[in-house]
Amino acid sequence: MLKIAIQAKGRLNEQSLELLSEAGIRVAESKRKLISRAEGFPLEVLYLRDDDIPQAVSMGVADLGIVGLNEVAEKGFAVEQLMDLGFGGCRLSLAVPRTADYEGPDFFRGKRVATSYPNILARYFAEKGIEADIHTIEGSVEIAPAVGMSDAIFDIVSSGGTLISNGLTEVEKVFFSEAVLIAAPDLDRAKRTEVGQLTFRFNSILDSRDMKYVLMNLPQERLDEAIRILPGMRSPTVLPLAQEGWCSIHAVIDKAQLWERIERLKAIGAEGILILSLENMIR
Ligand SMILES: Nc1ncnc2c1ncn2[C@@H]1O[C@H](COP(=O)(O)OP(=O)(O)OP(=O)(O)O)[C@@H](O)[C@H]1O
Ligand SMILES: O=P(O)(O)OC[C@H]1O[C@H](OP(=O)(O)OP(=O)(O)O)[C@H](O)[C@@H]1O
Ligand SMILES: [Mg+2]
Repeated sequence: MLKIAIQAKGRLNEQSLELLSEAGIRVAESKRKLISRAEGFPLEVLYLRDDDIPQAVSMGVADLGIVGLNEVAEKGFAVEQLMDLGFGGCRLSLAVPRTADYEGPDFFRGKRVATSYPNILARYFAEKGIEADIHTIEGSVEIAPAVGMSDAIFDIVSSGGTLISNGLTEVEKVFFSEAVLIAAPDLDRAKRTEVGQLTFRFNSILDSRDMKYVLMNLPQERLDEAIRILPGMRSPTVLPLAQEGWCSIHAVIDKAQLWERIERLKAIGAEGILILSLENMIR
């Protein structure tokens, strides 16, 4: 049976469970149990600290893991990166006190920088040829400059709210991250097949998140124009309406193009337009 490691609690826990649930996999929400058997797929779920997931997967303690790419890059264990999961988006950035005179990365020469990501930061400084003093701390990195522990920090930024409330300014965006699915390097054939079934489900969920299902009524004589506007998976579905001279068109549209297409369709006489969310999409 496959084993997947997910974060026990914290930022990625809820969305990891939600992804499993959308893939038809039910797991008992663990409060104290660190391992639980799923229903709907032959899978066991291990609940770990996110820092420990890359190592657990690299050792084969878990076959799969859901974890931030930042942790994968920081820990450097050999794992296979299977797919991006579309949540947990953040970046690792250098930030300095608002009052500091910052003109570029040379600022960091000889400075003390506090971080929980010393390896990623060391690689960045090495690339730039900068020698700085990296102080590793486990958490609450943003208060380090205010308490005199460091001159700057390197930490996770998303909205930037935490930096602002600690009097810091983001000056270099170094590493972009989101939650990823990782796999142990040497899975056997049977496990690879199961992993393929799981990633197939995940991909269809992620694909459907970017798409909307649209249906509308249209005068029959404008049909050719509408087909040119609508993409569809192959081409739009067209059904006759009971009322002579009218038809109903159904299509799947990328969210990014949705409103522009709707406006063009309205302009050629589309009415009764319905826009629905897709649950899954199998290409
Ligand atoms: N503000 C944020 N916005 C989006 N994603 C974030 C944010 N903060 C963290 N993440 C992502 O979520 C992951 C887990 O963050 P969290 O703060 O829960 O970690 P943690 O405190 O180290 O948890 P653990 O107890 O499991 O060690 C991070 O490694 C990062 O990939
Ligand atoms: O740019 P922002 O949107 O403010 O997010 C960044 C903050 O989010 C994370 O901490 P989290 O809130 O998960 O708490 P933690 O310190 O307990 O990990 C991260 O460690 C930053 O401190
Ligand atoms: Mg952690």
